[in-house]
Amino acid sequence: MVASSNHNGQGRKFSLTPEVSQLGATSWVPLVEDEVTQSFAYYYDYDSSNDNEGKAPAFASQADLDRWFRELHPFNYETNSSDGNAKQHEIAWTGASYKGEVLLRKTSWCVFDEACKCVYGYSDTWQPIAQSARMKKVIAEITEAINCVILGNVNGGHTTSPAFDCCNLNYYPRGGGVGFHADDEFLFDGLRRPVRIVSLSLTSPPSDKGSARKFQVRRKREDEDGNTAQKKHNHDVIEVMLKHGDLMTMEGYFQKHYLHSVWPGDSKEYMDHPHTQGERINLTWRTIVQHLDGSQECMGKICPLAAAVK
Ligand SMILES: O=C(O)CCC(=O)C(=O)O
Ligand SMILES: [Fe+2]
Repeated sequence: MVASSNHNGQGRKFSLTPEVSQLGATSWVPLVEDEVTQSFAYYYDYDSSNDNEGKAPAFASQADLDRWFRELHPFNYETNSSDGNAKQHEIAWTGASYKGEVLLRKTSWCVFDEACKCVYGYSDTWQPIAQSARMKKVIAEITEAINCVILGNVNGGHTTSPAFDCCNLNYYPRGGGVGFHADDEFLFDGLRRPVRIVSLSLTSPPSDKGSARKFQVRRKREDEDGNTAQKKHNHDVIEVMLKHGDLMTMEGYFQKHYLHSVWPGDSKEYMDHPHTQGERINLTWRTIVQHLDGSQECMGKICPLAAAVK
């Protein structure tokens, strides 16, 4: 089921859409527009945005997308820090685990401020900061393209939202997904303030041969929501296929009230399913609003920028 509203989004408090409207009037599709909880998610279909003549070109050419996928692919970065032997300056992709079990997907965590030493921790994974100069160069190029469309107008326009200063990457091999979760970690403070997260999907060609992945969202249940959710609310899963070049946003209090996943989650049982045959790389840009401060919540980890609260 795809839930959307006819509401055109004007006047929403937390939204990228008006700011990127030069991408094409029909480009951003609402996935969640929940005014009650101020939770929003939008989807940008690269193919349909690119097809229409007369529209401004998308943020990247097909050739750029293909090259980014190739250049970010873990195949190029033999060293994996999860083996314990990675040289510090080579850290690129790292293994991810949940409850002690190694998952199919790999992750990479990139911060844009050299002075920031925040590692990214969730479930039982603490991701080190990517150090590979080659990888950081590709991410910087993609970030610039994204910033141009997302934040480019902002600086010349009205929005005072802080720029993205970090990027989390996931590599999904055949069979891989990520289970339902919220990006509600300390760094982003999304349980207490509005957060804006933007993601880009890159897939192995061709997109229709199982490399596109089904992105799913649903309301948190009462017990997952710190008791703020209504007793009777919709637990239906809302989903969209994310293909090569597609963008997603999660905005406002989305991380407080909703969960998201990439099917088939953390299960390893769908290796042969037609929807998981290809590979996908996803980049999500975020803003660190509080750096690791040595507290218990941060497992004692501390970043020199901890005092600099945005
Ligand atoms: O791969 C995706 O689309 C989602 C990734 C994600 O949820 C995350 O990086 O936290
Ligand atoms: Fe996430």
